[in-house]
Formats: sequence, structure tokens, C-alpha cells
Amino acid sequence: MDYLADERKKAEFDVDEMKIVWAGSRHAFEVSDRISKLVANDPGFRKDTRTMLARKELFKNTLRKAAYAWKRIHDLHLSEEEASRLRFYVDEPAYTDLHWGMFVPAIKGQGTDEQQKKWLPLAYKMQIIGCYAQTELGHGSNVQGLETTATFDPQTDEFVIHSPTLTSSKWWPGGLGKVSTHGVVYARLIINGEEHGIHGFIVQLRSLEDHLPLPGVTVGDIGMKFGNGAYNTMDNGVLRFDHVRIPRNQMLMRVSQVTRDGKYKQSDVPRQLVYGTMVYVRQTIVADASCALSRAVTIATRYSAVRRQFGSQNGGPETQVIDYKTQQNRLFPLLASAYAFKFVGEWLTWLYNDVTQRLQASDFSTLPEAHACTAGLKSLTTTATADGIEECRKLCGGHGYLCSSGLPELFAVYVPACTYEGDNTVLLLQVARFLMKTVSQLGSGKKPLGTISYMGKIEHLMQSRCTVQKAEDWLKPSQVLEAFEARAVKMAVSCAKNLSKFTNPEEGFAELSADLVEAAVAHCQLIVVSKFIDKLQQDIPGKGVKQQLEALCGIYYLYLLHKHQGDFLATSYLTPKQAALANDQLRALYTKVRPNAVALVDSFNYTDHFLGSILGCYDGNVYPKLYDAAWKDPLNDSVVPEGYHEYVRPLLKQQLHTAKL
Ligand SMILES: CC(C)(COP(=O)(O)OP(=O)(O)OC[C@H]1O[C@@H](n2cnc3c(N)ncnc32)[C@H](O)[C@@H]1OP(=O)(O)O)[C@@H](O)C(=O)NCCC(=O)NCCSC(=O)/C=C/CC(=O)O
Ligand SMILES: Cc1cc2nc3c(=O)[nH]c(=O)nc-3n(C[C@H](O)[C@H](O)[C@H](O)COP(=O)(O)OP(=O)(O)OC[C@H]3O[C@@H](n4cnc5c(N)ncnc54)[C@H](O)[C@@H]3O)c2cc1C
Repeated sequence: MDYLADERKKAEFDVDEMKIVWAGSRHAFEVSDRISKLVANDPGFRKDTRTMLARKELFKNTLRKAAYAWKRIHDLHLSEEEASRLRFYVDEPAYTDLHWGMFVPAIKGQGTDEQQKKWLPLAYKMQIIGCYAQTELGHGSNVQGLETTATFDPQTDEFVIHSPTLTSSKWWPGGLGKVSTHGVVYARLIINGEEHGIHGFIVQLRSLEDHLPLPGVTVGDIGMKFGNGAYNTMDNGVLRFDHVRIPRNQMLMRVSQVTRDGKYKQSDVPRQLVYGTMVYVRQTIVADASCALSRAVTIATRYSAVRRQFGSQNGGPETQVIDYKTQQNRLFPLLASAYAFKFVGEWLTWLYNDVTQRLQASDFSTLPEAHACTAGLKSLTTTATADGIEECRKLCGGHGYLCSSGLPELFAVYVPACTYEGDNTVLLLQVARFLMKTVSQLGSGKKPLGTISYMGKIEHLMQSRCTVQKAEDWLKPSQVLEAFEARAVKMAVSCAKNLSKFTNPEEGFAELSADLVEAAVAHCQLIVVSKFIDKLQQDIPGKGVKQQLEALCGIYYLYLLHKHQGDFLATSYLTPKQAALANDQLRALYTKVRPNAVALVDSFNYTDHFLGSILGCYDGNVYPKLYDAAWKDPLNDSVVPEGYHEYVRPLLKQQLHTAKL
């Protein structure tokens, strides 16, 4: 029986068409739909007991699943796209994520043609398994501070990779702990006693015969991480080198080269391309944010429609908690954010592909913008998603705290995204640097392009005032864009003015960093809002689909406007009355979305297997499932628990004795 059938009947739009919008294309939808069902129906990919397993058992099970996934990919002759979807729906962090997600891209992006020809076929066939070994015990954010050394030995034409201190131990790389045979290792290049900065090197770590560490290599797992199950399926590792020798041609030499006679040569590409793998991965993390958030929102929305508290009249049913405005005010902006992040993720993928093509044609002009966009949007979307998953847990009340809700594990797996691939604050400071540079160049005749083109309208934006007179005026895209542009430009200019008061710009930057981060957030929010609005300019087929997306877009920007109204009011763009009208319009949009809420999460097309949540199951039959699951917990295997006779019974006896006294 479908306990959510009545909710589904209320939908005012074509869910099948919305599924296609969400997937990105009909083809992408069909691939995702087919592969997600294939995974869901295969008992080899079960994950319902994951949070109950001890680490060793959990990890072995992950190894089994990764091997099984590889076998299925081969047996079914899956394409690269289908294989990547299969790994996604298996939904278990594993060494393969870093192999495919960082090791292969690092070689592709930083290796010469010759190096790619040698290493990629081995990696594609998984005849070698790689990790990305950059972070150390002492340094993660400060890449220039890494201590591992790669010293060129002209006698033998080799590099000597060495960890000179405890803090230079590589620490965190996923897949390194127990599985990787190779790593792209980042180290300071030293030639003839002269330092040439951080470079990547392909280093073999373990024997391909018996998997033992090679001479000079000390390697292991760094230990349990946050949460049950969760990211503990991953073997994040520690690695030390004691003068390990590798051939010269294992330095990744696309950006710079070391010749046989020890000369250091720089190609005509910017040295920042050494950081290129991080740019690539940050872009994928933005797309992943919409997946993680939409998953949590599906659970919270379906459960909020099932759950009833208070409000029964004449013995009738109580109120569905989704009908409380407070619940809507917490839930619907997250639903809207999931869609917003999806569309900005699509745009960012386009931007990344564009910059990659330009780089191939030696056009480096858009690299700083690509870095700022990937860094800023990675930071914005992962922070909002991690907070959003936790909010969804609270939206599910007490039951959200059960592992069987799926939310604790989802949060534990997701929350390190705020740290890895660049700590979110550190990345926002990169955006702030980019903004300050842009503001300082405004008078120079250099026209700001792309996502900072609004800075070109600085004179207009600094003086303009909001013209909203009634709540519906907040539905006009041009009005909204101007509001977000005026706020972003005014915050950036205010920071730039304050910075100019310092004689030492670096000191000023450090002193004002909290304000700079806020200016960076305002800029990034403008990007997300503008890309959502751009999406709505496209032809979107399907009955009611565009109208629902317009409502969600409105909820996204009006919620931000309400939350940050202090910024908007402080920059004098808005009056308090106009801010209040924005809030009136926001409430009206909640009412519009309410009957469509369950259908809007159905449009994500997640299987019950992928959701891994009793509260979010498609049929809404929550209570019997919760009740049955409780009895399946290993603690209920016996009526009297192990340890009773040892620890509980003596206490009870002692109480009896005391009572007698
Ligand atoms: C903090 C960073 C970004 C910069 O540090 P800093 O020392 O201040 O700068 P540099 O001197 O190195 O460079 C200054 C210059 O370069 C520009 N820039 C920086 N990064 C990039 C880039 N990626 N692409 C293009 N340009 C870049 C910067 O804007 C400056 O330009 P100017 O014009 O102002 O000179 C950096 O050190 C950093 O990225 N830190 C974070 C480290 C990080 O992300 N590590 C990830 C490790 S892998 C991982 O976490 C894996 C996780 C698992 C998983 O994903 O599943
Ligand atoms: C689950 C997980 C997986 C990972 N996988 C990998 C991997 O595969 N390969 C790899 O190489 N690395 C990996 N990492 C490491 C990760 O990239 C780093 O942890 C990350 O880059 C942050 O660096 P850090 O740990 O040095 O943090 P720190 O820089 O020490 O941050 C600590 C605090 O200091 C603040 N801070 C630091 N610098 C500044 C500044 N300049 N201004 C203001 N505040 C500052 C930060 O905001 C933060 O609050 C992984 C990490 C995790 C958690």
C-alpha cells in the first residue's frame, strides 16, 4: 500500500518530465534509472547492516563490494558513464573513489603524453591502484608548507623521496592505508640544493606481488573516523619515505620538467596547474552536494508527510507535520537548495570544460575565475549541505536520530566535504583575494568578465535602490539579480576600502578576514541565484514543471534574502518594508510548493536502496518497518543481554541486600 498516494495525487506538475530536468537529459535519466535499479536489486550490494559492523568486517565487506562492482562492470560491458553511475549507486566510500577520482585525473592533468601513455592503461585496467598523497600530518591547507622532499640525483637519474620529519608523514590520503599500490605524491623538488616548489611524483608504494610495502616505505591506516559505518569503509592512510628512489620520468612533467642533466624547465603554462586536480575535484563536489542534500530532503519530506502531531478535530487525524509553517520554513529552502545546487553544478561543469579547452589552446585567461568559482562554490554548497542534512535529521524528530533513518550515516559521510579538497574558510579566502584583485583593477580599463561582470556596473549598483512596492515584485528576476549584485558589490567595496587603510596589505587581509569571507559568500550566493534564474530562461517542457522550478527558485533567493537581510539593509539597497514584503512572498511560495512537495522529491528518482532510510521509503509505511527493524538489531538476538550475569545481576543483588538493611 502507498501511504503517500494522496500526497502524490496532489502534484500539479509532470513528475516524469521533472525527473529528466533533474537528471540533466533524457539519456542521463535513463542510464541513472537503469543502473540504480540494477544495484538496488542485487543482494551483493546490500548495505542495511553497515552501521552495525566492526571496522575490520566493514572494511573487508567494502573490498568485496568494490571487487564485485568491478566484475559487474566487466560482465555487463558497462560504458564509462554507466560504470561511474554504478559506483555512485553502490554508495560506499572506497579506495576506488580516489583511484578514479584523483589518481587518474592527476596523471591526465599533470602528466606528459608519454607519461599518460605509460600509466593510464595500467590504471584503467586496475593493474595498479592509486591514491592522491598530498596532505601531511603538519600541513594540509598550506600546500607550499609541505615538507616531503624529492631530491634529484644526477648520478643515477633518479629522485630520492624522503620524509625528513614526523610532521612530513603523509596523512589522510584515501585508499593509501591498506590498498593503493601507487600514489601521486606531492613533494618539494630539490635540484643541486636549490628548491623549486611543490610537484607531483608517481611513486610505487606496495609490491604488485605480495602487497608488502616496498623498501623504505612505511604505510598504514590512520584509524577510526566519525560515525558508524560512514567513512570508515575508507582506508585513509599514513605514509613515510626513507630515501625511496624513483626514476626521473616519474615526476609529472606537464607543467615543468627536470632534464637528464638536472636543469629545471618551466612550460609556458601557469605553475598553478599543479593544483589542477583540486580544481577538477572541487567542481565534482558541487555536483555531489545536490545529490547528498536531495537525498536528505527526500527522507525529511516523505516523513514529514507521514508524521502527524497535534491538531486532531472531532476525533479526526492529527496534523501532518509538513503542514506546520515552521516545518516548511526549515524544509522547503533545503528542497529549493538541492535544485539550486544541481543547476549551479551543471553550470560549473560547463565552466570547467571550457577552461580545460582554453588551457589546451594556451589561453589561461579564465583560470583565476575557474579557481575562484570552484573554490567558492565548493565551500558554499558543502557547508549548506552538511548543515542541511543535520537540519533534516532534526526535522524527523527523535526517529531521525536512529541509524535506520539513514540520516546519521549520511551526515557522517558527508560532513568531511567541508574540510577535504580545501577547508571551506581557506577556500572562501581565495575567493576574497580574487574579489579584492578585481575591485583594485576596476579603474584600470580591464573589463570584468564572467561571474564578476556585475562589478563593471559598480557605479550604478552603488547608487541604485530597490523599487519593490508589493510582495509579487519580488518574483521579477531583474529585481532579484540587482538586489544580490548590489549587496555583493557593496560588501566587496567596503572590504577594499578598509583594506586600503593598512600599509601592509597582508596584515590588512588577515585583520579583515572575517568580513572578507562574508563578502565572498555574498558573491557565491549571487552566482547560485543567477544560474538558477538562467536555467529558467531555457525551454523547460512538461506540464507545470517550469512553474514549480520558478517557485523553488523564488524560495531559494527569498530565503537567503531573509536570512541575510542585515547585509541587504546595511548596504541601504532595501528598506525594512521591502524586506518584509520579501518575507510575505516567501510564505506565499511555501503554500504554492506544499501540495507538490512529495512529488518534487520523487523527481530525484532515488530507489529505497540508495536512500537507505526507513523514514524516507517510497511507500511511506514507516511504523511497521521501524518496529520490525528494531527486532533485527543484534542487541535483540537474546532476551537477556550478554554481560547481565557479570555486571547487572550483582548490582541488583546488592540493592536487595541494602534494602534489607
Ligand atoms: C590555499 C591554496 C588555495 C593557496 O595557497 P597559497 O600558498 O596562498 O597560494 P600559492 O602561493 O600556492 O598560490 C597563489 C596563487 O595561485 C592561485 N591558486 C591557488 N590555487 C589555485 C588553483 N587550484 N588553480 C588556479 N590558481 C590557484 C591563487 O589564487 C594565487 O593567485 P594570485 O593571482 O593571487 O597570485 C592552496 O594551497 C590550497 O589549495 N590548499 C588546500 C589544499 C587542498 O585542497 N588539499 C586537498 C587534498 S586532496 C583531498 O582532500 C581529497 C579528499 C578526498 C575526496 O575528495 O574524496
Ligand atoms: C575524510 C578526509 C579525506 C581526505 N582525503 C585526502 C586525500 O585523499 N588526499 C590528501 O592529500 N588529503 C586528504 N585529506 C586532507 C584534507 O585535504 C585536509 O584535511 C584539508 O585540506 C584541510 O587541511 P588541514 O587538515 O591542514 O586543516 P587546517 O588548515 O589545519 O585547518 C584547521 C583550522 O584552521 C583554519 N585555517 C587554516 N588556515 C587558515 C588561514 N590561512 N586563514 C584562516 N583560517 C585558517 C581552518 O579554517 C580550520 O578551521 C582528507 C581529509 C579528510 C577529512
